[in-house]
Amino acid sequence: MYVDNIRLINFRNYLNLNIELNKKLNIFVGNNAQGKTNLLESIYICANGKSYRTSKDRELINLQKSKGYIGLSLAKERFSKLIELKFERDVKKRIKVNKVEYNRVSELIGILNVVIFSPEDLRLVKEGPMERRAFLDGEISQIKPKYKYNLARYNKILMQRNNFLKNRLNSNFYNLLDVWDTQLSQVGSSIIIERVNFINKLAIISKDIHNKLTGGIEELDLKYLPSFDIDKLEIEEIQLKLKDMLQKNIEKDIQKGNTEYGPHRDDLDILINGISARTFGSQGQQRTAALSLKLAEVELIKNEIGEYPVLLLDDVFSELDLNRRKYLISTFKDIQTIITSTDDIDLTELKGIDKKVFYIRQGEVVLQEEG
Ligand SMILES: Nc1ncnc2c1ncn2[C@@H]1O[C@H](COP(=O)(O)OP(=O)(O)OP(=O)(O)O)[C@@H](O)[C@H]1O
Repeated sequence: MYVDNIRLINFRNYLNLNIELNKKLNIFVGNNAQGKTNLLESIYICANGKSYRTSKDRELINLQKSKGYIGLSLAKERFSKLIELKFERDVKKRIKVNKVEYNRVSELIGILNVVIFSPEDLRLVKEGPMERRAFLDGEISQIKPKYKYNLARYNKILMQRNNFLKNRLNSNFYNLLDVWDTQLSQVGSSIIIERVNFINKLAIISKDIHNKLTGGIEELDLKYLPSFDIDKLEIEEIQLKLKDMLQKNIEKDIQKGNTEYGPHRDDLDILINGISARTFGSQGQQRTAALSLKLAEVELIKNEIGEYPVLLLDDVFSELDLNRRKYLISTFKDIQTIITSTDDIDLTELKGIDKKVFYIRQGEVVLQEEG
């Protein structure tokens, strides 16, 4: 799939933009604060219905205006789609696909697939488990919309259980808690299974990519770290075990007013040559590991849906050494890639690659080079 055209009206610092993208490589060069990330953000929003930078839609509307618009035409193997989002201050955003109104954001998921890699993705390796759970949840949801639904259900049940633990007002307390525990373990086990399957597939692909990115010097391994030991990978077994763990820990959970076991406490161990990248990895190693995971995600989406997603690289190209850049460049011939950079990228490295180079200045975009 590839993004054919983007139209932005009063979106962030773009008052009126209409650009045709190249099917393969697109490079946006500009100084700081000119609108490079805003442009990638608009594409991300068309894929996910919301931004990764803010949860407040009103921030997306140009500060001087009351309404904003994103229109993106997408070409897929068998059809094309026009995705449109309209934002208005204090009004729920409107989403249309091929002029048909969608009432829920979830209906949009899966039409346009994107993988974004930005300097903040270092956090995926560097920070705590929450970042990695967010990565797993975001990526699995793109491939399996049912997962997103289950996750929302799980979080709701978890919140209700925790409130129930804190209040303890009911005389039928333990019986009612048992109902929450049954529901939590049912939905929780399906989340665990999906995560295990996803990590297993991701581990194989990312190991291969990381090996190539580092010229065979580093070996990347991923290990799923659930909040309790899983012996068998049968959903029924996991469900029983989770319920058992919840019940064994009940007094502690009551004391703390929260739930100790379940997929909300999972983590993913990222190992380089057998040791934790989070604790021992250099900044460059952590960045490369995060990039390997993201590129593996690109392959995984291709395997699952049969088409490559669009790859968005925000200000990371110039941070990579020549070897890593060379590998990345080799992927551009198959995947539509949109790169932003503050420096002019050495175009001799990109010789023979179908591309467009644009310059951005204060929300104005000028095509500089094509071919
Ligand atoms: N709602 C908005 N209305 C108007 N301008 C906005 C809005 N939101 C952000 N901006 C402006 O957009 C600019 C930032 O754009 P963006 O984040 O895309 O920068 P960038 O080109 O990626 O820069 P850098 O290289 O520093 O990351 C800032 O000048 C900011 O004030």
